[in-house]
Amino acid sequence: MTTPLLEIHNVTMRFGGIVANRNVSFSVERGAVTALIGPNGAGKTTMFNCITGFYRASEGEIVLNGRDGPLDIGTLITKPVTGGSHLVTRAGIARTFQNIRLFKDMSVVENLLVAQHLVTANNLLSGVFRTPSFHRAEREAVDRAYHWLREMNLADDANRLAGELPYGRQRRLEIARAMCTGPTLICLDEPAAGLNPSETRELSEVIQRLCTEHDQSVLVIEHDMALVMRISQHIVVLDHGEVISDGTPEHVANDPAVVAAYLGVSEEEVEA
Ligand SMILES: Nc1ncnc2c1ncn2[C@@H]1O[C@H](COP(=O)(O)OP(=O)(O)OP(=O)(O)O)[C@@H](O)[C@H]1O
Repeated sequence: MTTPLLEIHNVTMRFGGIVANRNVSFSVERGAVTALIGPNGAGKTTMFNCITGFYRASEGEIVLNGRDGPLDIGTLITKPVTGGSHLVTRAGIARTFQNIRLFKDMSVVENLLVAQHLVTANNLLSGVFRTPSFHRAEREAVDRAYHWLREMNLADDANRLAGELPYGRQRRLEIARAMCTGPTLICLDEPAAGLNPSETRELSEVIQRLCTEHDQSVLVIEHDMALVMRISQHIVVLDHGEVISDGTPEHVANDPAVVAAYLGVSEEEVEA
């Protein structure tokens, strides 16, 4: 059996007296879509913020078994002087946000070029002297940008301002931007929020293609259950900060604990 890409071991996250995540453990497999679901306030975004290095978990461990071997996320973000969430991006975890965060006054393709500067190896001197390696890196960045624009059905929008795109396209642009950094794991925070049914259908097709055609590992938080059931191979359910179910979509959909959590009743009432 291969090691999971991401392992979350007994993670607890406290904000003062509030426990947003309690003893959470689950894994994210390679080349598959894992969904993190649960009612409002269940602790999904907090978990995402711990995984992507925005928060340091109060207890427990998050290990990325990526291209550089096992890496502890908590250790990366608290490294003296150089530590921070940018190291998590460099280690291979990219994310999108619940509220779209694009550079709205830049063109679509410029948004993708800016994102790549974080992960390209060029320094100030190679830029000033326009060395061959600088030109090569620039060419590769443009090629990569157009590649992901085509994959996200956005090629015709390359020179439009990002802020002028319809909402569904902005969502796909955010995914393209994250993919341009060459992530090992892409984390999508409520990608279907605010989309109409046809935009949601197109989104679900592009997420599925990330796995089937690019062997990309995806972790997604989403409230749209039809979308979650269609695109996921693995679902983890949180309620009141704790994992209450973990398995295939079929297992989770038939789990009385999950039905009870969504209906706001006890498990016994569901089974009765
Ligand atoms: N920065 C914070 N400070 C204090 N409490 C917080 C903070 N962030 C989250 N919480 C609390 O932690 C709990 C879990 O919140 P979280 O946003 O992770 O849930 P969620 O499952 O993502 O909810 P939603 O589906 O509504 O986005 C909530 O009770 C919330 O009020």
